[in-house]
Amino acid sequence: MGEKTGYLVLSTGDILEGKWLGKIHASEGELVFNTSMTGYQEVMTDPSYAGQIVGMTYPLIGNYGFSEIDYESLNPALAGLIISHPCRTPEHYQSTLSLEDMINKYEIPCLFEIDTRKLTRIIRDHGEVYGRITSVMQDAPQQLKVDSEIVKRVSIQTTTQYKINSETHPHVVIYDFGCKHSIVRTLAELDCNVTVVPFDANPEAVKALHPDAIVLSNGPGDPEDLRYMTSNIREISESYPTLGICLGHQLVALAYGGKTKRLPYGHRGSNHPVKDLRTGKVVITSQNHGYAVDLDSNIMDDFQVSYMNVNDQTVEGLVHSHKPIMTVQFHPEAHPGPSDTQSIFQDFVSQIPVKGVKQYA
Ligand SMILES: NC(=O)CC[C@H](N)C(=O)O
Repeated sequence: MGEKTGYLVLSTGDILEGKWLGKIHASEGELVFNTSMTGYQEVMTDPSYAGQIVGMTYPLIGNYGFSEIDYESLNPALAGLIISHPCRTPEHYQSTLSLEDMINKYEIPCLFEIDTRKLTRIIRDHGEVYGRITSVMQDAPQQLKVDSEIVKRVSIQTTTQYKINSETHPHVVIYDFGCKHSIVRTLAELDCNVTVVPFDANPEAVKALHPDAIVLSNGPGDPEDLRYMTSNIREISESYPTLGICLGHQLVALAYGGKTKRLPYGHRGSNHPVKDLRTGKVVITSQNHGYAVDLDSNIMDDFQVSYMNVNDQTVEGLVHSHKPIMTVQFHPEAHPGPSDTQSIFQDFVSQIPVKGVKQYA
């Protein structure tokens, strides 16, 4: 179709040639790959991918278009998208944009006709890879580490209320480290009042909102870069029932004296098997993370491991031994699925003591 040639220049020295989809926007970021066969809209709008160039291993992207209801945020924060074949003629009754419309609307740097198998092998072999999307083959990436301030870029600026039900419904305050909208939607569907606060909201400000429970959201970057937040997280999680999701899970571990480690090449996809160690049941989960809680760490005095990854035995969930704190590394809100673990939200909400109904001791 006469598209211009573009290059993905990698910190490994590899250069992959492709074509620009939509307008030309040079960009840099950490390279990651996602193995989901569906869910490209959710991936492209999940704030946890902020600053990352995402390679999709599934070869056809865009075939069911983009809908108004599947956004995970309204400001896609990923640094770029790398695909094999773009579908130009999406077919779905809810589709309002094609992939190219989406790329142009949100100015997402995107190359197609890239050898995504080769890219995936490079990431698997090297682990930490940075890259530049550019029209100039000689343009090497300058950014060679994860942005330590990335959460600040995606977190909400001011406290926002998403739903007001009657006072007998639980009020859940979400700390927004880069929260997927499906977390808000899932809690609202469970009839919760939901308030979202900035990632650095102090415990006094949160307590003044009179929450019944806290959710610590997913988000981008290295959890160690948010160590300065961990005293807030400790205080707030000791005061209210708390659910930590992905980055939120990692931050709870840090807040209670644990450590996190970088995974060899991350878990990003929607078919990751996880074992519930309490029941022995294996569930299939949606995942997007590059770090994990280190099992050797000393949080084990306070927490038990609730879920374990079946592929690499990494920690996938924690539960406090006597406080109502539970955390998961995977995404129970799923979107695009699978929904095997959505009951985690139901279980969390059903045990929240609501003001004037039950007392939390
Ligand atoms: N989805 C997330 O919350 C990701 C958490 C963290 N940024 C990681 O990559 O491990």
